[in-house]
Amino acid sequence: GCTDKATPADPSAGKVPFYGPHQAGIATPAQARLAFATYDLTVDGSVESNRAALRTLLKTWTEAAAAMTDGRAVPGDNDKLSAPPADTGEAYGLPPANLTITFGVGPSLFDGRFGLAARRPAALADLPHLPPANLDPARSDGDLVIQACADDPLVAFHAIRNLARLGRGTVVMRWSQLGFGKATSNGADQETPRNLMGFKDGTRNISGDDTGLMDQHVWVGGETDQPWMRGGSYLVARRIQMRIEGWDRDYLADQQNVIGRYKYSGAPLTGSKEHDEPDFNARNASGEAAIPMDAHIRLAAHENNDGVRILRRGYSFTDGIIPARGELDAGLFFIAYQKDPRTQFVALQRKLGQNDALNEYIQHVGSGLFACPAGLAAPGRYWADELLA
Ligand SMILES: C=CC1=C(C)c2cc3[nH]c(cc4nc(cc5[nH]c(cc1n2)c(C)c5CCC(=O)O)C(CCC(=O)O)=C4C)c(C)c3C=C
Ligand SMILES: [Fe+2]
Repeated sequence: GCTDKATPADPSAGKVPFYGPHQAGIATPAQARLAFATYDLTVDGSVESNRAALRTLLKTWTEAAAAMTDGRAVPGDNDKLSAPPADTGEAYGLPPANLTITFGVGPSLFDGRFGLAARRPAALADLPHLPPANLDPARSDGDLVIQACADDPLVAFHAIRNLARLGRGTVVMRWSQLGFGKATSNGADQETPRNLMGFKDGTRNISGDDTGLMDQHVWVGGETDQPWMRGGSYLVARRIQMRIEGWDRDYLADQQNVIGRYKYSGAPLTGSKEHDEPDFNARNASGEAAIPMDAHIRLAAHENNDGVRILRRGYSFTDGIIPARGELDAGLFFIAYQKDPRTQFVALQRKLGQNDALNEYIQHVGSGLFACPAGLAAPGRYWADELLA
């Protein structure tokens, strides 16, 4: 019989359009799961042949990404008995689960191999050393990046795996990261999720549907020295391990002072509700700053950074244990989008690296910077076609 209650929409049935002015997966409300991978080109011919191979690869990748985000199989021979199927098959029959596949290029693509040096944006400068980081080259950098997000982990993984497979002979996967439990909300409609420290994360993030803030802080505009980046954005990824065991032994009051917010409500230490504005001038009864001077939110807030803001879109991760310490290898796979990483992520992280109370409990162990071009208007256009034109 009928029920009088509306059935909530199945999130896995959702589809996010692949074509549009901006790439999907940036302003898109964060899906539940992440599969992130970087790839290195293996071609070693002449500049012309390398460039042709890259162009062919990106044409194939774009067609595959358009199909997968639409819930279709990777195009090609899927029924021929005498050939391996074009699609690996594990997502066959599954709905697209809001899959987005976001593409970018790393600074290393602009070395001599493809003749692209003159097309490198100034904003795509290698990230400087930002102490106290301890970066593992095996979890850093890459010529190309794919951020696949979906509400089903199999659908997200299927995307990065199939792109690697399609590129065999031209690219190899350099490193990858799976993420779960979206650690940072970026949509006004979303309930703020919690990171592995148990705190709500994303309360004062830029909301993807706030077009004013997106244009001001996230989408590259006419200021760029490279027209192919207009409408795009720069992705910074940091694999940040949490010293979970130490954190879990820390008193609640100290945990709250480290962040500058109450753990359960998410309210700032100067308020009572999650979305109350923090008051960085307020003092407590003993005359000390109510939000401590080294609290994470004080150091990161735009009010204290000349208005600088970023769009955060990170995920929690856990990858077994760190053998040397027997502790969990878990934390935040931090992803941020911005107009210019030099004045946004780098400026913020320099300051956090010096004073953030959180530093006692975290360590940056992987890193990547990528230029994600604008969205593709319609079929027939390919990733980085303007860059390679
Ligand atoms: C360089 C940028 C940032 C890094 C790296 C970073 C790491 C990091 N953050 C948390 C937890 C929280 N961060 C929160 C707010 C917040 N963080 C940044 C930037 C970086 N964080 C900004 C710009 C802000 C917003 C500050 C503000 O305007 O108030 C919060 C509070 C809730 C929120 O607003 O999102 C938490 C909690 C962890 C655990 C972490 C590294 C592992
Ligand atoms: Fe933060």
